[in-house]
Amino acid sequence: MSKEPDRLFAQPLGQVPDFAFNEDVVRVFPDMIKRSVPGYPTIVENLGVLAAQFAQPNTALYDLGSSLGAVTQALRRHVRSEGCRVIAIDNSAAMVERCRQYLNAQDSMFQELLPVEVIEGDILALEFQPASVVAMNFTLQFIAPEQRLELLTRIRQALLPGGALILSEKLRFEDADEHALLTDLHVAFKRANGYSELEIAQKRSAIENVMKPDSLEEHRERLLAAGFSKVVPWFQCLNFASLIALP
Ligand SMILES: C[S@@+](CC[C@H](N)C(=O)[O-])C[C@H]1O[C@@H](n2cnc3c(N)ncnc32)[C@H](O)[C@@H]1O
Ligand SMILES: O=C(O)C(=O)C[C@]1(C(=O)O)C=C[C@@H](O)C=C1
Repeated sequence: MSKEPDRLFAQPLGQVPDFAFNEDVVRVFPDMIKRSVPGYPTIVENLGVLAAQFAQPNTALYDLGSSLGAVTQALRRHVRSEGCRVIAIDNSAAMVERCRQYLNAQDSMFQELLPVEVIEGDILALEFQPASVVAMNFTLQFIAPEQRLELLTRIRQALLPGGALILSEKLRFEDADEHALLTDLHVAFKRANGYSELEIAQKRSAIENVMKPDSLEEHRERLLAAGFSKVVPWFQCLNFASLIALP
């Protein structure tokens, strides 16, 4: 994995451009996401452990918005069911290119890993195959809010009985005091990870138009509306959470 530190927002940018998953972000992404998302390494590793409980033989396991394939690698480390294959998809060409390199490196280090296909494409246009596990790790928040229900409905229809959607997201909170407290604590987390006030402020402006977090209540209601029968939060650290949604 690239060890390049994230300094993308360290210098004053004047007009801060909207955040995009371009080559600059790809170069620093492992560092950026670890220093920005509290609990990220725990979520990724345990997502593999959870997925192993839901994976069923001869089915697809999806990693939607796979970036550099951290979740795909965890699925390949943990899932032991016969005949499963991982399908990783991302619409950033720069992410997909680097993801393929990382997965080739994983293949050269370990034997008997699940086969994987990395697709450069839009998850909104994906024809889903029958799946036992669908992972969406911090991806739904980048989908336009009005398209989220339809996407989740299509995922629900692709999920086999006994399978699961594992959905991780940044949360907003309906109670204003709770929202302010957890937002401040997230800023403290970033500061403790070496980000300056300028970096924190410029990143906030870069993402505010492109990333629209929902509350836990909105997620639960939308997942139930999409046809899921049960929604179980399994992890929360500050304003970042991960949910299991059962078909
Ligand atoms: C925060 S990153 C995901 C991190 C990654 N899942 C992980 O755990 O390391 C969000 C990713 O979703 C991708 N993405 C956003 N919208 C997408 C879409 N409509 N179709 C496919 N990928 C999308 C972005 O290119 C980006 O790589
Ligand atoms: O809230 C933030 O400041 C974030 O940086 C969050 C977040 C995310 O949740 O995906 C946003 C963009 C980057 O991909 C890494 C982290």
